[in-house]
Amino acid sequence: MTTPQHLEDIFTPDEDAVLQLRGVRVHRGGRDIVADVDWTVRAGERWVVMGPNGAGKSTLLQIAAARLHPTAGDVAILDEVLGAVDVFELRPRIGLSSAQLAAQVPRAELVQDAVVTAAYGVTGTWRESYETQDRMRALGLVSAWGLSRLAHRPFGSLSDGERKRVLIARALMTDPELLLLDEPAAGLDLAGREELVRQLTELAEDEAAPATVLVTHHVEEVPPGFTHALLLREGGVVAAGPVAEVLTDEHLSTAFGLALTVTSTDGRYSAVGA
Ligand SMILES: Nc1ncnc2c1ncn2[C@@H]1O[C@H](COP(=O)(O)OP(=O)(O)OP(=O)(O)O)[C@@H](O)[C@H]1O
Repeated sequence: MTTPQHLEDIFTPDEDAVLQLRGVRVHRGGRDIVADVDWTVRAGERWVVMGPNGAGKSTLLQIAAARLHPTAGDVAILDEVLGAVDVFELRPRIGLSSAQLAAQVPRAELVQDAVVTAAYGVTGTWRESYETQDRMRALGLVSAWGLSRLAHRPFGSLSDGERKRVLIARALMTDPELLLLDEPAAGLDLAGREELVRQLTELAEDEAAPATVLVTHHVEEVPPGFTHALLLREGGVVAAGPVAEVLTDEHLSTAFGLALTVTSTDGRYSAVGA
């Protein structure tokens, strides 16, 4: 029996895939800013996405967050195929932290409210009434991310590092099945970065934590316990797979267009010009 054409065309993701992209292309400003990307994130995996400025990392994350539809190709997120799902039902299942989102949080919003509003998929409290259970979960996350003493401070009064932690707590508010963190360590000082790497390492080691994708520019920010890496350059994939196989001199040099020497000690990476 032959399968009707319209059924053959339906994208069926792998059974254990949390996120799957097949032949994904994004065309903007007369060029492909993401070009023919195949990528699968499976349950339990922790991925870092790296590449130089303009490589397409944030664009890819926007697709993974069901906030951008590609020009071509197939995308499955949490068993739902983009284009055949109500994204407003899908988005609460995905935790997202990004600079774009930070810019949407009102400066006067209290830290505990900036976290709890994720339960309604909004960035500022208005007339919603939050259940005690939501309030308790928000306070638990605020505490887990070392923010208890800041719970009643306006979001706009926080340091960069504190804001980044609020956004991660917020991203976890809906108990997401997929967690996407776009450059959470950008702009942090050395102590702030190390504290964040420590907390992300704990998250990576927590078996109950969702599949996670972390976008970063620096190998120094890769938390031990992250299992896989995707390297991008000019919208295309340079390498993808287990961290130790991807974060090599050869692949990083190709991705960044510069001869680099990579070292790793106790799961922490560093890279310098060769
Ligand atoms: N609407 C658009 N029109 C034209 N070009 C765009 C548009 N949106 C993004 N781009 C370009 O696509 C490329 C990829 O952007 P993207 O933000 O995904 O890169 P990135 O890897 O996250 O970069 P960075 O590390 O600097 O944050 C960039 O060159 C950007 O200028």
